[in-house]
Amino acid sequence: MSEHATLLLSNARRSYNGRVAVSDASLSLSAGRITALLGPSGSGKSTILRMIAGLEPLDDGTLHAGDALLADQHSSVPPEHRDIGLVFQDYALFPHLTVADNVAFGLKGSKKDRRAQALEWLAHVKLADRADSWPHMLSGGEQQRVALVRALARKPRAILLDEPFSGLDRHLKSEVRRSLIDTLRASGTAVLIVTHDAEEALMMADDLVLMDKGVILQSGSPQDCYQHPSSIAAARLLGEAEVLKALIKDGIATTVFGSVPCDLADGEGWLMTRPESIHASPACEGAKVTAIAFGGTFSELTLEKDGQSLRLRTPFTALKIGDVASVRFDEATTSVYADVNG
Ligand SMILES: Nc1ncnc2c1ncn2[C@@H]1O[C@H](COP(=O)(O)OP(=O)(O)OP(=O)(O)O)[C@@H](O)[C@H]1O
Repeated sequence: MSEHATLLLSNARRSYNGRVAVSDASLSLSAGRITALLGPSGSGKSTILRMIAGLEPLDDGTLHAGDALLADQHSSVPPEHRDIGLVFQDYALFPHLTVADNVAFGLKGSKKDRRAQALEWLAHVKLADRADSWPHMLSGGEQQRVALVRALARKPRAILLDEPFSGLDRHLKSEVRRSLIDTLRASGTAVLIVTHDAEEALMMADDLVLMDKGVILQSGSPQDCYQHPSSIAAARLLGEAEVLKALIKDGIATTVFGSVPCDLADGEGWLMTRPESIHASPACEGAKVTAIAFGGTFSELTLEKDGQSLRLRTPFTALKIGDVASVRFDEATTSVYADVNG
């Protein structure tokens, strides 16, 4: 946990009608850093965001902004006094106000000052020329940018974004994402982005928080979480995982396809690797290539041996269906676990 956290959520719990939605969750947000909270639908992401925003009470745990207590099970600072900006999935611009008035809404100063500030913020996201348009005249991506600068213009201590790109098509998504991330970074505020899209989380985050079934599974840098997931469940949240039964002896985990070093005690275990971390080359004995699918930038090969199968992805392969191949795992991106559910 960062000592310099702008916001610190500690051991938070929230239940609905006796069902736990979030259990013992801790996370910190720091100024100038983007934290992505990644988890499947129903894992409790929005509940955490709502607790931080003040839209949901804490049944247990605490939320601090620096030394100030914002919420615990007995007290709660109202959302409007938390100095936290919120951007929801549906942008929620005021339909009866122009783009500039949406951004100027709630800012301090004379009418002229507020308009000048709004225009400056709109220029950051290349929308100054749309200042006098109505929200319905903008595309989804443009509305998203207005919603973001409307929240940023108040200079909040933190900004929370719930699935900010979910309403955008694929092409628009990467463009809007890039400009939004640039704007967020330039603002220097603490940012929490909730998403169920692993690629999005990996690409945007300075700090990644992985969540499933109401529990935070792992927090760390995107690289660390991807390369060294704390469990097979954490690994699966971040992308495709190949999981093989292994026998561990003297620091080596051996599967039917190959082995890697590990630091677990002798016994049964599970090897987890990524399809792109598996390499196959022609050999006299080994696994048989049973299928090859063309995926554009890669080919996906299915290998079988002793009744077990393995999928790998490679940009190029000389192997054909029916060939025999030896298999090697990238050790840096392969992990071994004692428990498949751990
Ligand atoms: N107001 C509520 N009343 C009852 N149950 C709720 C309420 N809000 C959330 N839940 C339940 O709490 C759990 C976590 O929900 P939450 O919305 O936090 O998940 P999520 O990860 O944000 O999901 P999604 O990605 O689908 O938005 C779910 O089982 C959900 O049904």
